Amino acid sequence: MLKGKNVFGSIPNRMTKFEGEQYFINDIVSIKSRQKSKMYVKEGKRIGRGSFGTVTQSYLSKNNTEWSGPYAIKRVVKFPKVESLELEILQNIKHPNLVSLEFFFESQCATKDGGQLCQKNFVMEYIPQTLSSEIYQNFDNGYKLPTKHIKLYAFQILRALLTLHSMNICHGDLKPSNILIVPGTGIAKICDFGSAQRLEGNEEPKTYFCSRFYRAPELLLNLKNYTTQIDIWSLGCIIGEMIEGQPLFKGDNAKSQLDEIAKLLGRLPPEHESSVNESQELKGALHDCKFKKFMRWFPNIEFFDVEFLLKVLVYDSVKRWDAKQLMAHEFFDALRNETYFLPRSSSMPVHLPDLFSFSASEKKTLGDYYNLIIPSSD
Ligand SMILES: Nc1ncnc2c1ncn2[C@@H]1O[C@H](COP(=O)(O)OP(=O)(O)OP(=O)(O)O)[C@@H](O)[C@H]1O
Repeated sequence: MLKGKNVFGSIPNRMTKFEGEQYFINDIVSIKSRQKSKMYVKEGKRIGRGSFGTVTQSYLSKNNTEWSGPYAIKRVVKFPKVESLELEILQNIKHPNLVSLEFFFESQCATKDGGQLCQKNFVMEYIPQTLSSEIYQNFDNGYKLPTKHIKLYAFQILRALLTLHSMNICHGDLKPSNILIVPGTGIAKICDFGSAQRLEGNEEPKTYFCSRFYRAPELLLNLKNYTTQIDIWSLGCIIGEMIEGQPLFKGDNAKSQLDEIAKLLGRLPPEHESSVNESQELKGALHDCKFKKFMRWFPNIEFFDVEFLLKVLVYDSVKRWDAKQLMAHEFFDALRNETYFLPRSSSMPVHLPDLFSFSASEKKTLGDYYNLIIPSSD
């Protein structure tokens, strides 16, 4: 087992003390070289404290004089005999829209009752902004998030989901604070795979996870046969939040969360929907009715944008569009047809990030959708 030791000898109690700590790690694994080495770690300010761990801005050094970083170190408790999907994802999936892991180490800390706790430490690239701060800094200053930014971030989240979902992995906790934004570039990366699940095999699906405002109806109803489409619902809520500057559905508990959703989507179960299959006319009328409701709810967005949201915020997870279908939607034509965007608090337009240079495995997953998603060459 790898052991984290304080430079001054004793093992720090990291459950209570974080700020400004420096210590030495005997075995830190570089993800790039897969080699172990010795390093000093200097932990600075705490940038996140979630339900499962803490994240601190940190620096690394081989010699205690030259420091590299900043990095973000996420520390979580390591449970014996539990395989970490979070580590597996961070170690093995390299993707432009997933936060990248640079190093990994294990450490121990003393508990209050004199015992020892084993911890996993993920040393990730540090990205100073989140989609949450991006949304609220705009709205707090009286600005809306520009439509192009909304599309830019939504497309990249979908691109990351395309890869995770092709492996039958759901992220399970998509929300604005788990989307990191590289300042000045428009690049968005998903972080926090602590709630991720591989939805296959005989594993019992988790029943309580995902922050309430972003929980899909099937999770609020405690259904166990949910799919990776729960992340698409969360994305719909995130897009709504980017448009409105506040969470789209704000319930206090599962029931009131469903009530909030019903204000936009109508009551669940939609008894009329079963009869809709028999009548195209009725189906059309229902669509018009929903369309009008969405138009009233989001008065400042365009026709195609409403059409897009109607494909995402769907009760029935089978009818909810998947990542590749959504990436091909007209909603993203603005990204296919344009080259520049204006980052927040900048007066100079910059190139949009490279959104369409798909890897071989992404192309394979996209299949026929590939040609619909990439910008046309004429
Ligand atoms: N690489 C990073 N760079 C900068 N900030 C980060 C990074 N990774 C995580 N954070 C910030 O720290 C917060 C907490 O991290 P993370 O979500 O992984 O921990 P968690 O314990 O699962 O939190 P939660 O319960 O809130 O989901 C994130 O929401 C994000 O704002």
